[in-house]
Amino acid sequence: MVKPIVAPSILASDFANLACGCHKVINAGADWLHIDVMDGHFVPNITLGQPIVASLRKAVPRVDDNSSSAPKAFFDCHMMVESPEKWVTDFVKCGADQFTFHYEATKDPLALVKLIKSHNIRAACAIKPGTPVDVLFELGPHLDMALVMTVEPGFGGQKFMIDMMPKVEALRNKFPQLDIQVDGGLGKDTIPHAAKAGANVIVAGTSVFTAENPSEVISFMKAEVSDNLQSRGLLN
Ligand SMILES: O=C(CO)[C@@H](O)[C@H](O)COP(=O)(O)O
Ligand SMILES: [Fe+2]
Repeated sequence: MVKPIVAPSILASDFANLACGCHKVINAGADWLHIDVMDGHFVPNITLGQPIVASLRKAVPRVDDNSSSAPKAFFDCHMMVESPEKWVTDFVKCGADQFTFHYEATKDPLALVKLIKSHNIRAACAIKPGTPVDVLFELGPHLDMALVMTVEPGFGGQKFMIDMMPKVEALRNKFPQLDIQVDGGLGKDTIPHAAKAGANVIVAGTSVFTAENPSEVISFMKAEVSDNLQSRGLLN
């Protein structure tokens, strides 16, 4: 069953205090941590790789790890890289719970989904703003999540593209039970559009990590998503 999920993007955190910042947003109600991996080729920016994810995994255990009392979270890895298939094994090893590749970066999306799932983690596919949504229609039944980018991938802190909402709406109508993520420029002012279109997984970097009261921002966004899912009869 789909449910509201807020995934703060660690790109907006203070990397010198990464674990601390992550604990703070998890304690404020974040369900997932969104980890933006950029290779300087697929997008014009470089961010972080396996060593940082592996270190963060030690500070933020898996949700089902009962051996630790540290704040736990699901690691949602958004792979803005060329040849994403090359990185699946490494990211599984360093602690990814979900591997989101870009449709534009691979020749065989279905084979990549199967490869990801063979490692017992979730598989998701992202589309850039210029990519039509129908490329996901055949792949949809094989996916755990679809990501509709609401900014051009590459940088945090950009303006939300409201004109991406028809893509979200089309996916929600076609796949009522699919996790549908939006990423880029999400905050209290833009969440109503994303929620109305049917998104249920909300990536929010700047708006959560720079908030005075992250818990208020997270609960506001979850409530908007919840109301919409309820009005569609998708939430009990
Ligand atoms: O993938 C990306 C950008 O490429 C995003 O995850 C951003 O990092 C989200 O940041 P905000 O727009 O929420 O600040
Ligand atoms: Fe992202």
